Amino acid sequence: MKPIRPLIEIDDARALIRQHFSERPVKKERVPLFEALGRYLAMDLNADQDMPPFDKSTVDGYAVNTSMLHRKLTSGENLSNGCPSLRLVGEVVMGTEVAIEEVDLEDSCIYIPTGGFLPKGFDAVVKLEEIEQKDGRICFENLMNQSGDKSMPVFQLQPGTNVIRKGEDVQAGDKIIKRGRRLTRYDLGVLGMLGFKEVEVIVPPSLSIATTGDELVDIDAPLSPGKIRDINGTVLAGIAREWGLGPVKLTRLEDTYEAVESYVKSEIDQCDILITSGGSSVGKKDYIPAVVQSLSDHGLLFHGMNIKPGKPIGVAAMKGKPVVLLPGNPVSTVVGFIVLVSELVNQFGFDIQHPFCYAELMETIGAEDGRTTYHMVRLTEGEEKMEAAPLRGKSGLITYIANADGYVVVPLETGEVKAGSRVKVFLL
Ligand SMILES: Nc1nc2c(c(=O)[nH]1)N[C@H]1C(S)=C(S)[C@@H](COP(=O)(O)OP(=O)(O)OC[C@H]3O[C@@H](n4cnc5c(N)ncnc54)[C@H](O)[C@@H]3O)O[C@H]1N2
Ligand code: MOO
Repeated sequence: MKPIRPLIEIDDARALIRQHFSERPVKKERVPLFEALGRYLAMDLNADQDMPPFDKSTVDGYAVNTSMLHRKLTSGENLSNGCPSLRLVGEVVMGTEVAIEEVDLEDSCIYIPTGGFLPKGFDAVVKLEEIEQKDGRICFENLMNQSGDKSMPVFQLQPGTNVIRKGEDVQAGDKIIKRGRRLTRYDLGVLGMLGFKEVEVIVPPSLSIATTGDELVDIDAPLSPGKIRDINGTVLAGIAREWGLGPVKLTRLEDTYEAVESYVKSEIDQCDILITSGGSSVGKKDYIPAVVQSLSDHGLLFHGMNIKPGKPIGVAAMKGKPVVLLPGNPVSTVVGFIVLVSELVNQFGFDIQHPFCYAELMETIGAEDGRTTYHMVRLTEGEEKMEAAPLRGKSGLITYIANADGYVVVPLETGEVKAGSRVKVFLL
């Protein structure tokens, strides 16, 4: 049996995926905004108007014109009632625009509640608790220097104080959310603000995942010698679900050429992406590569990646659809799914994000077997920074990844990452 060769580098594998599956035709659907959480937006969305659509107060208080008030506070004029004051000319009613006509801005202020429409000519709001009312006038003495030195006003009021400006949230024409973005609850707020009661989202690709191996039994089956429980389908379906993909159909296949062939032949018509887990290496009963090689459009685009774990990963196109061969070792299958299936799904217009943080590596780790290595780490909060402790484990041990918070990629070029380095930890 020949070894798996040549082993392709991760960037080349991703490039081949982009080349062969670029711009997959995607189905779109309109969903009510409240059902759009976690869905991927099907088009770029632009704001068609300024939001908020008017200047509004952020406090309960008195709307003023700052330059006029400033003049009062500094000039010492108009102290008939003993303090710098403005005439109260009216009240802003919530949800309406108050038309203030022919107001003498030099000597006017107006009561305004939080959220109220700031009338024309006024540019700031003084909080209720900072004023006093005397003889129908509003006194602003509290804005003065408490030492009593009238020549040195405290007066920190500026145009825009306690005001949200028209267009401060979004401006007409702004690109607010990009196509492919997974909508967060806060995005729903932005979309709601702009009047989108429904949004167009991408229909996620359906995944058929087959696990293979005569040693595999159902999760609820008793274990006889040599048997293990089939967990990979459940784990991969979990990642798919977290990413908002699916539906996912799980099947377990016998380790025979015929079983694999008949499954792949018929299943490719039932799904958008076909994924196998196990039987992808060079063993006597590893039939998947041979079956896919013979049934696919142009043979395997590659089989064998220079990454650890995940060496026997392969990708092919069948009837134009992607077929991904993942290894059987549980951690290898997960790493393959994360690094390659995300790239594939992005060709369907999704923008799958891989969240990360930075941390200090607590022990030196190497690129094992001369392959780019995905090393599982545990994160803890150090005194000044996050600390990443490398875990010991093997790709055949599910607890190696279950006990990890993330992984660090050890690149081939350097061959190792030294203890004390600042590393990027991709969160699991
Ligand atoms: N002579 C060589 N042997 C192997 C090589 C190699 O290059 N030369 N590569 C090794 C690497 S690296 C990996 S990874 C594995 C992957 O092999 P397969 O994809 O053929 O996977 P299997 O042999 O079917 O399974 C491997 C391992 O994982 C267990 N497994 C499989 N499926 C599941 C499942 N659904 N749930 C739980 N556990 C599963 C299976 O029982 C095996 O223990 O090949 C190396 N060999
Ligand atoms: O690549 Mo295998 O996935 O080393 O365990």
